Amino acid sequence: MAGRVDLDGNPIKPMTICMIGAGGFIGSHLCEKLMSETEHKVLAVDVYSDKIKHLLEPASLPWAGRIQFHRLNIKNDSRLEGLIKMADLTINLAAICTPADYNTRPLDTIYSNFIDALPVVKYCSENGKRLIHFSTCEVYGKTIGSFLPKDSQLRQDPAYYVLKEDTSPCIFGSIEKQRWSYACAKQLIERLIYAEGAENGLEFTIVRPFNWIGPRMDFIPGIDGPSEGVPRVLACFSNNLLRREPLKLVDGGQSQRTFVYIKDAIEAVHLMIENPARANGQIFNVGNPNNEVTVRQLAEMMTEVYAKVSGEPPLEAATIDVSSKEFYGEGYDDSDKRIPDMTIINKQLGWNPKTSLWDLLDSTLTYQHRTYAEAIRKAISKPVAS
Ligand SMILES: NC(=O)c1ccc[n+]([C@@H]2O[C@H](COP(=O)([O-])OP(=O)(O)OC[C@H]3O[C@@H](n4cnc5c(N)ncnc54)[C@H](O)[C@@H]3O)[C@@H](O)[C@H]2O)c1
Ligand SMILES: O=c1ccn([C@@H]2O[C@H](COP(=O)(O)OP(=O)(O)O[C@H]3OC[C@@H](O)[C@H](O)[C@H]3O)[C@@H](O)[C@H]2O)c(=O)[nH]1
Repeated sequence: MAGRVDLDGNPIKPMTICMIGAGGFIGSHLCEKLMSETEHKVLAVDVYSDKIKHLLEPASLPWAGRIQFHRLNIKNDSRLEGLIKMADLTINLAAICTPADYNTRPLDTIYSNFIDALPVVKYCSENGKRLIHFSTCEVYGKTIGSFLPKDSQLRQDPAYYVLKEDTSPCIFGSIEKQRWSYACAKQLIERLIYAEGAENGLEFTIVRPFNWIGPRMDFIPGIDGPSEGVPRVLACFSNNLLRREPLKLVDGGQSQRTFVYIKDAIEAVHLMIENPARANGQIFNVGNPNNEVTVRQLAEMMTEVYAKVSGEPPLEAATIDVSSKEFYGEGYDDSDKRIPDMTIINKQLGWNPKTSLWDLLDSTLTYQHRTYAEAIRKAISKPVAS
């Protein structure tokens, strides 16, 4: 660990990082990385700590004293400014970020992704602190190509679908399609941060994650989250596989996504943290353009991988079609295709993702099976109260 240097050969000095949303999926992996591979200190802020409990206890852990948990809700806690002032860098991950909430809880979604992030930006700007803010690939919305006729040859041209930080437009649906409440709130906070940089000299980096997936993502309904809850697709499909139910394909599963392994993506964030001269003032796509599938193909691959890791044969009818209205309710809409352009992150940080979709599903579903199969078996065999 000692003697580590940045990409320009300068020694890396230990810093204090205020990480808001540290108890979530990305935060837990980032804390793990910072504890095991660096000497930085983390002030971990969240309302939950379950996903980082293994890093906080016992006191004999090699990094004890370098990570401190602060249970607070950033909506209404005056301790936030003090924590930002104590740190050299703030990383803001806190957000409502599950699509099932965007159209059913649009107010909470907008407040969480815009209003609640405002004081974080303000305190960083006023106190001259660096900020790494987590936005989303959803700010791109739909591709230009999706508006072309279905049989247009131009749909094959990357100019009509590859998403570039500095040139692609942000294309959302109408206001009644409340799905876009999240993307729109994220876009506005990006613009505010950018403006704080331009007008007040805020040192910022904006991250646009493209479907990062891996262990500890979201929850399994009825086991470590609400029975009626709808997590993101990895956890939805994992839940179906664990319960031996068909995987639900929303509107035929035709939408396309690129998935990146959380551990690859965390490497990119690590580079941003330790190379401020290269990361400040930048907006970075972080994804894996080589791992593109339709949601249907994802379901098929997950079914195959899960059969391998669990030793259980797949169901004969492994998938079932559902309408988006039935699954998500009124006001849902979808991004058609998400391929990140990698030019900027390549040039600034030399980062490239490594893990194939098959390999990342293999390790993730091995984790899901090991963590949840027994709990699901018990939950299913419990007699129903009469
Ligand atoms: N995982 C992805 O692929 C992905 C994709 C695009 C964008 N993002 C963005 O990355 C960030 C982190 O995502 P994640 O996947 O880790 O989500 P997550 O839901 O697992 O983590 C978010 C964490 O923030 C905490 N939080 C929310 N509101 C809070 C508040 N008011 N006070 C204190 N803590 C609060 C939650 O308790 C949770 O632990 C989010 O901003 C999300 O929009 C993630
Ligand atoms: O059971 C399911 C769940 C989801 N899906 C579909 O799978 C696709 C991916 O769904 P996800 O739940 O992962 O969410 P999305 O990729 O649409 O958005 C996510 O991407 C970027 C982040 O900002 C957020 O974490 C989230 O908005 C969507 O087309 C969705 O309709 C299913 O077909 N079946």
